Amino acid sequence: MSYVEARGLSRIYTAGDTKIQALDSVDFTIEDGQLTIILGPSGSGKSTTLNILGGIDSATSGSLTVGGQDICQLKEKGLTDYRRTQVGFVFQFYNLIPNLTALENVELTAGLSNDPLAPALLLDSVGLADRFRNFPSQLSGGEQQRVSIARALAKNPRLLLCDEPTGALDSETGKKVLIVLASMAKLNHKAVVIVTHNAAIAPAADRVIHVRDGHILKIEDNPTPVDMESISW
Ligand SMILES: Nc1ncnc2c1ncn2[C@@H]1O[C@H](COP(=O)(O)OP(=O)(O)OP(=O)(O)O)[C@@H](O)[C@H]1O
Repeated sequence: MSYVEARGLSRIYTAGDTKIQALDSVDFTIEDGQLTIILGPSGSGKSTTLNILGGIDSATSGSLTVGGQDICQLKEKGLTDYRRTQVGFVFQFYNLIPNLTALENVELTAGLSNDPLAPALLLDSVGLADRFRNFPSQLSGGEQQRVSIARALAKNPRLLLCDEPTGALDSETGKKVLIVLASMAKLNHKAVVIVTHNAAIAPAADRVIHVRDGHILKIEDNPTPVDMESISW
């Protein structure tokens, strides 16, 4: 069984008399220890998929099992526990707390878990061993994003969900962030999911889910992903 299994997943938004079918009965799976990219143009349903995976939005119909548990059946408390213990989020604009240092930002999340990863080791593993005591304003965009990855991983989630994590970064800086994310899948055996409209990074993923207008166009498995170093955009 795959770590994540979505079956017939749909999301309809209602705005007045208008119904918007953001996701139309999609089926996909996501594996532990892999980098999965959900790729599609603006409005294709990428963020909707990520938000449902993260338990911050609910499907209108269908099922979504994560680690064997159907999260579509969870009530509010179950969803809160799910978000707190099983999911880490990385956003386009880092969302670090400005008056806490890099280390304190990561420690804050570690404090939410019964089984946290060591904040200092995580900052070390994203290449920021010498920046523990810096505040976000003293770090570059790429460095802040690496702090936000360490922060997302501190509570030791199995699923790491990243919404356009390189959207605010130049190609070289973005690449460093992607290298960290790909290594977290492999070394820490996380299921890392990136949603993006940037097709250039797709060859470095283990699986690419192509979405458009709420549908899945195709799912590609890539047994030999290219080295992230060789990619540019
Ligand atoms: N809360 C909402 N209410 C109404 N419509 C919504 C809502 N959220 C998303 N939609 C619509 O659902 C569709 C899919 O949106 P979604 O944000 O998932 O796309 P996306 O692929 O992430 O786009 P982008 O790359 O621009 O972020 C769009 O037509 C969008 O306008």
